[in-house]
Amino acid sequence: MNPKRLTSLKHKITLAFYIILGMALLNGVIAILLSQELRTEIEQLVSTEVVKVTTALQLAKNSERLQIITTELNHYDTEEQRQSLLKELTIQWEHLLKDTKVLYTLETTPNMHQALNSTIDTQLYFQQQLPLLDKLTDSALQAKIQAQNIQTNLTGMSSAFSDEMQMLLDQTHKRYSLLFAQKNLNGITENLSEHQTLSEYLHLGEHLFVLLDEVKNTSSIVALNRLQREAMRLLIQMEDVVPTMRSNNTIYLNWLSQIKQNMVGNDNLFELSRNALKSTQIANAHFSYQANAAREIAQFTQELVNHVEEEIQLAGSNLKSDSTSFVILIFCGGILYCFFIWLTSWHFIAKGIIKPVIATRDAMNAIANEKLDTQMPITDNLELQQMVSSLETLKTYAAQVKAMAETDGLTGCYNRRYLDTQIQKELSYANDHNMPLSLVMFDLDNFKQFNDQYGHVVGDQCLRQIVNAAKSILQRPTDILARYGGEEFMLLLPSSHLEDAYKIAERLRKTIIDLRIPHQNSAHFGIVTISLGVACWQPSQALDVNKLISLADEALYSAKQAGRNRTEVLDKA
Ligand SMILES: Nc1nc2c(ncn2[C@@H]2O[C@H](COP(=O)(O)OP(=O)(O)OP(=O)(O)O)[C@@H](O)[C@H]2O)c(=O)[nH]1
Repeated sequence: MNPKRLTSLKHKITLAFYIILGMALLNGVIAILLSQELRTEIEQLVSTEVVKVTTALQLAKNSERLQIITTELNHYDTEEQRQSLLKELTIQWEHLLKDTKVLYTLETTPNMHQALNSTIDTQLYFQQQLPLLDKLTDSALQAKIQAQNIQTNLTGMSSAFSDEMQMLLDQTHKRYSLLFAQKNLNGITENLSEHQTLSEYLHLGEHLFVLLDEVKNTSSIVALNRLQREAMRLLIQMEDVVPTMRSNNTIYLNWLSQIKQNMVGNDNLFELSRNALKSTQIANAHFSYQANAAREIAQFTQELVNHVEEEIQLAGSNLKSDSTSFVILIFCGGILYCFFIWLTSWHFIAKGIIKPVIATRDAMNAIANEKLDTQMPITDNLELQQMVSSLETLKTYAAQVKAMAETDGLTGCYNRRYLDTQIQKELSYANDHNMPLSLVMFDLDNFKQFNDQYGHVVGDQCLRQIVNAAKSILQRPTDILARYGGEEFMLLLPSSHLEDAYKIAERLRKTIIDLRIPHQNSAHFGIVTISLGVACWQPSQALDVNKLISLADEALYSAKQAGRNRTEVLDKA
């Protein structure tokens, strides 16, 4: 009996299917998890590092733009330009601050955090300065515009002054001609003196206007102060000239008064120009600081970009090694999966199904070929075990049928059919192996009388006793005892020479005598006896079964003729 617990084939195949499916799913899940991790790494690289680079580049671009704006803010002429530039400057600082804060959130290293924090502080400081710069540039522009107005006014005054002084000079010329005609020497002398004074006044005035005109081109306080001192000196000289004038000097005083108004007092040309210059210089200094700061931010940003590029390269190489590990892992997973499929197939299908099926088939073939001693396969498959059980039953039936087909029903020895088959086989075997084959045919003596006297039932019993006795003397498993017909029997003795067969026949005859089965009509001691005929086939002889049997039969006949209870030999094949 199979000691193993029986399992259904369907159950086994289902289990194998689930194991393979489970392995496939496990492999798939591992592959998905790994690819997910790779994807996360790539996304992180893209979302963090790439955003970092683009933000840093944007920051650098805005810093450069800020530097340009600060440079442009050194030179503006209208309020509109000023406001537009300042507005753009404010926007750029906002952009810088926003991008820097974005970088701060993306950056993870403490050093970078510290640097970005410091940059943010700087940007906040410069943002706070923007209202001050607005005021400074506003006052500078206002002062500049006022100074320009005064300059314009002075330009007009300059030409009017020159024209009027020229006209007065022309008058002295005309007067000179008249006095010369009158030969008024005193008049001529006075007129000449007045002409000279007027020329000096005109010359000083024109020089003064030139100096005042130079103010607009002056870009330093020192030069402006120098111009103011020079202009004041000229004004004083002009004032000194006026009292020496003989004619009505109201005109000259009036001119002096007009010029003086623009040179001294509140909001004079120099003061306004100085204010404009001061405010502009202070504002420009601030703009210069801002430009430097923007330059530093751009430089820092470039360093950041380099740093991020290094990080991207590192992340890229990490990604590459991770993806290589991923491929190796998937490959190993695949190998493991194949191994498990092989193991499952081998365990469940080859070992658990195919092997027992083949063993069962072999057992069936063996039974079909009448090898009824074949061992039945042992299996733990329910269905196969059921087949094996059925086969076992069939084997028993086959054995019974075979026995019935080969055995004599009365005596239990082999029958004529089996004997015929075996003689043929043994003769071929003997021929193939160059060995002799002997036959002993024996027959009960006067058995008819025995039956007649004791009845058939006793006759049958006698036959069984004879067979048992014959069986007992056969020593080799290859020796065969068969009932040849009626009360005739045959011993088939493979590999036995004639002498040996004769000995066996004699031994049998004596054994039967020793049985001492009563037989009143027997001519030999009143007991049952047998007569035997021995024949032997030698390898040199023809392969003729019938002839061999005939020889044995002839020998038996001789034994009968010779008086029974004896063994006769005929070895002429
Ligand atoms: N009881 C019984 N008798 C059988 C059986 N088979 C054959 N016989 C008998 O065996 C006898 C054989 O008789 P015979 O052929 O004349 O031979 P015999 O009387 O033995 O004489 P010999 O052989 O010349 O000694 C017959 O009477 C058969 O009926 C059997 O199975 N049982």
